[in-house]
Amino acid sequence: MSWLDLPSGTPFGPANLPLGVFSPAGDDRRRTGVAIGDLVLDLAAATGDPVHATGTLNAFLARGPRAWAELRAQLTGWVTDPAHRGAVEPHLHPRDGVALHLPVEVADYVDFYSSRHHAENLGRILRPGTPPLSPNWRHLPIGYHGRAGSVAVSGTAVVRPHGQSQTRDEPPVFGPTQRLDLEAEVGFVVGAGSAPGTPVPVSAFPDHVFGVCLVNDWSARDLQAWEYQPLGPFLSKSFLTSVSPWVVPLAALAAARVPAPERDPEPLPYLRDDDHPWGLDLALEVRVNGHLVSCPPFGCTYWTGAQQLAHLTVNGAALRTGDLYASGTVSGPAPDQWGSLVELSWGGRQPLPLPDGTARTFLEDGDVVTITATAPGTDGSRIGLGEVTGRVEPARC
Ligand SMILES: O=C(O)/C=C/C(=O)CC(=O)CC(=O)O
Ligand SMILES: [Ca+2]
Ligand SMILES: [Mg+2]
Repeated sequence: MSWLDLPSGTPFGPANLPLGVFSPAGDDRRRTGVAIGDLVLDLAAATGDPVHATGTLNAFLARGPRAWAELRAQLTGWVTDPAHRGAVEPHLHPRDGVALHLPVEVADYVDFYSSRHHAENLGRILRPGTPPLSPNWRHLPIGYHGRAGSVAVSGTAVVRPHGQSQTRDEPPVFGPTQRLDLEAEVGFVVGAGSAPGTPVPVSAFPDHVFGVCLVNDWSARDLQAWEYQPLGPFLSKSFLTSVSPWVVPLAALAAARVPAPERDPEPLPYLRDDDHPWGLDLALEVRVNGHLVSCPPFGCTYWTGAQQLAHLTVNGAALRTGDLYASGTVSGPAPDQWGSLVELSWGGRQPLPLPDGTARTFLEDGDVVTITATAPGTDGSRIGLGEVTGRVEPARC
């Protein structure tokens, strides 16, 4: 319950309280805000704490889990107890009037590959005649280090990238990608860093990860197919990675926790998570030009965010505030649960019909891709992760 006049069924009710960075209409100073209903509460003004006027969440997140919990308890009190109305109300802004910015200055960016259904689909599409999963897949969360500097906030234009591609033993050609794709993913935002040389165990996940966002890991499949062996994706994914502006705290997802699927074989000890199930029952939706094309269920992802973090640090690599790692494309078992067009069009061989009478293999200039997600909240409501959206613009140069 809240004294605020919240729209019924709002995904940003008092059980959510995601943090983001905004600037109010007519004022370009960035500050931390919390989304509540159709409003944003200015935390710099409401708390008087300069950490919320720094223009990114980093300095606040670096304070660690005790500070995160204290702020959350304070905010919960503010939005539920009418005694705080007079102090809080002057610092609320209509959400549709503010500009939303990249919430964190991204330190390092990692992309995992942890949906078994996605990995098997890609194996079948790209490597027919070989086993769909590589021999290491069920032993470790496969990933690669991506480009932190091209992570951008939702709404950033997706300029069709140029690059090399090659078909059927012909010499490679240079030009705009003909196979621009989306990848629906969940991102984990690291708040508290770790010491070099000290692996972070699965159990310490909530001590380091503040919360989650939505990620679209835009991918140029033709560039990728030519460049990816033997070192993995490079320019085919580094031109842009879009993230949603609101970071939903792990604390808001307590009711969404589910055990991950059965692992076979049992993982090595540092990846065991029996006592720390961090599967998350997030219901994703992917729209192209407003048409729902897929509903990927995050809960069936094979490796959890906690296992990904343990693997990412098991060699002693230190975490830094602002590190972002993405789950990998989220796909469920059914075709209407696949999180990329390369799957939905089965490698471009089966165009995906849209309700407007057109069909897609890959993205066309002008297409708008929007990924949203909801989850069960701790008060019985459904909470939202907001959206990550982007419009494809024609290639430049
Ligand atoms: O299997 C491949 O060759 C390629 C896989 C991907 O492109 C997926 C990727 O970026 C990781 C992921 O999002 O799951
Ligand atoms: Ca990806
Ligand atoms: Mg880097």
